[in-house]
Amino acid sequence: MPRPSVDYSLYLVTDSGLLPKNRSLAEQVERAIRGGVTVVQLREKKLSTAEFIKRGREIHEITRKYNVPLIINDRVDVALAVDAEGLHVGWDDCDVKTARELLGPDKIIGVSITNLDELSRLHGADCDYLGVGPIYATNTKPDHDPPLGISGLRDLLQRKNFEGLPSKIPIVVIGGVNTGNLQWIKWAASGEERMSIQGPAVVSAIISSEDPEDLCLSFRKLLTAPPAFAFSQHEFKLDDAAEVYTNISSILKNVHEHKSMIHHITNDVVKNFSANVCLAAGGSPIMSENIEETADLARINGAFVLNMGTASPDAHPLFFEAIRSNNQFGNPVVFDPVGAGASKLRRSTTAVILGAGYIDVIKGNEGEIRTVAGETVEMRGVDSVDTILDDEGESSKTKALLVSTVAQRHKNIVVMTGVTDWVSDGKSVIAISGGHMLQGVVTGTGCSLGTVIATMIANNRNCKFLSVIVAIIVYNYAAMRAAEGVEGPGSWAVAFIDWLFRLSGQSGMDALFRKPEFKELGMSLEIWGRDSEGNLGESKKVRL
Ligand SMILES: Nc1ncnc2c1ncn2[C@@H]1O[C@H](COP(=O)(O)OP(=O)(O)OP(=O)(O)O)[C@@H](O)[C@H]1O
Ligand SMILES: Cc1ncsc1CCO
Repeated sequence: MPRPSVDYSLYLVTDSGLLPKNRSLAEQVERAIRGGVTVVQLREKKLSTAEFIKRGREIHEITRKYNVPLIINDRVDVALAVDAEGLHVGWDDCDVKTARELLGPDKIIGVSITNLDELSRLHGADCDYLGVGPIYATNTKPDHDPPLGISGLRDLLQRKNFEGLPSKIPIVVIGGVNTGNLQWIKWAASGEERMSIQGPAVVSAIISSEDPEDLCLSFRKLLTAPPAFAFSQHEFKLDDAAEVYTNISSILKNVHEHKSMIHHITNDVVKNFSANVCLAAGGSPIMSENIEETADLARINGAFVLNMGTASPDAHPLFFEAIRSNNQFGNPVVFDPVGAGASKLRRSTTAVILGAGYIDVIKGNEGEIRTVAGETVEMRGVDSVDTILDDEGESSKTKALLVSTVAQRHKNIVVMTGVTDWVSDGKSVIAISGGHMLQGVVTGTGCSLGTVIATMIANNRNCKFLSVIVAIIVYNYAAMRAAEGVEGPGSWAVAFIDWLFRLSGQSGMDALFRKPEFKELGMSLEIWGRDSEGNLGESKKVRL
């Protein structure tokens, strides 16, 4: 019998410990298959060999009825005894070569891949599919490897070592995949032609479901539905000042009309300032750290700000739940890795958050963004340590490459603040001048830029990149006007909120931008494109 051709689009991995009360594994598997599961992997870590074989035969009877392949986890002997269609191995299990010799040429063999090193070691192996993960953190395997997140998944998919494997080898993604993040994962991994993600491998969501049939139908719909809002759907031009003004007006108009709720989980220092900034910018803030209400808030939320400025490790479950539910409802997530390079705890919290779900915007100062990029940066607390000195010549190119590389790895938008603010969607990089040195001596001006970005993006979901650019221009403009005639940082902070309020009224901004005072501030945008080889082209300057 030739090796069967397999539809890997909805792959169920069992875990009998997670079944709902009074439900047998056999019943749960059958219901899931009726909902659209296309492959079943039987994973039993606690059963004796005899019990495993007995259960394997029982489940095989069901899968056969529906013509769905049964894959046995880890145990070649059980796969042979049950005459299952295949075997799935990890790196502590039987190696692929031995498994192939024992099982023969007709059986399916799948392998777990958790990092780049394992992928290299697989060169030339006779296997049929790869289970890549964990994508996100999960409780199913408490001892699991660190989550890959979107950046780790993209690193793997871009790796040329796939050349040592059958071309277009199917991939299933595993670990924390649910109906809330599946489309994000598929979208984030798209564009890597060397292989194809065929679908999710799901454990807890399906196995613990009261209604697995209905849940699997939802998974199936998501697999074929168009992707959730990505940031690149909306084409826009910033070729001259007039185009920039038009874009600012259209973004602000939506903000003004909707007054979206912006859920903040933010630090104790800036809560009040950020809430006032949010109101002044046209949003409706709610500062809440109650895990019990994150899902309810996500239902009505416009965008979500996650700022780890004073976070303790106890807050990790809250972060997971908040990211998960905001991903589920498609609310943009803005992450501020405050002080990311200052301590071991902050470095690990950054990794935890980036491995918890899809993040639309990462916003930080230079020290924070370089930490996210994987550099070891000794930060002085929450303040940036700027070593890429100025914003001219080679150092401006270095900054442009830094933000665009981080954005490419996470397939999102990255903002790096400083005297000049840098923003990239991985393809273009824009350096935005403006702002005032007083911002450097008022705490929370970076944090509340995250708030304004979230406010602008909340109701402009099909043009996220443009919304972020507009947020920074408006923010910097308000900061400069607020500095006119003030005594120092204290009165600047008050004047700043006044100016933000004045500008965010759509007609106010529109009128103000066309006035000579605006031109006199000398704000500008410098724009680079990045080609497919990753090179930056010549930049173009637009004076506002
Ligand atoms: N010297 C400066 N000139 C112009 N703008 C500045 C200057 N310093 C900071 N800014 C502006 O201040 C805002 C915050 O940037 P900064 O890099 O200080 O953030 P941060 O370190 O994260 O702040 P915080 O942690 O206090 O919230 C940005 O909009 C940035 O453009
Ligand atoms: C000062 C400070 N410390 C933790 S968070 C924060 C606010 C600015 O990031």
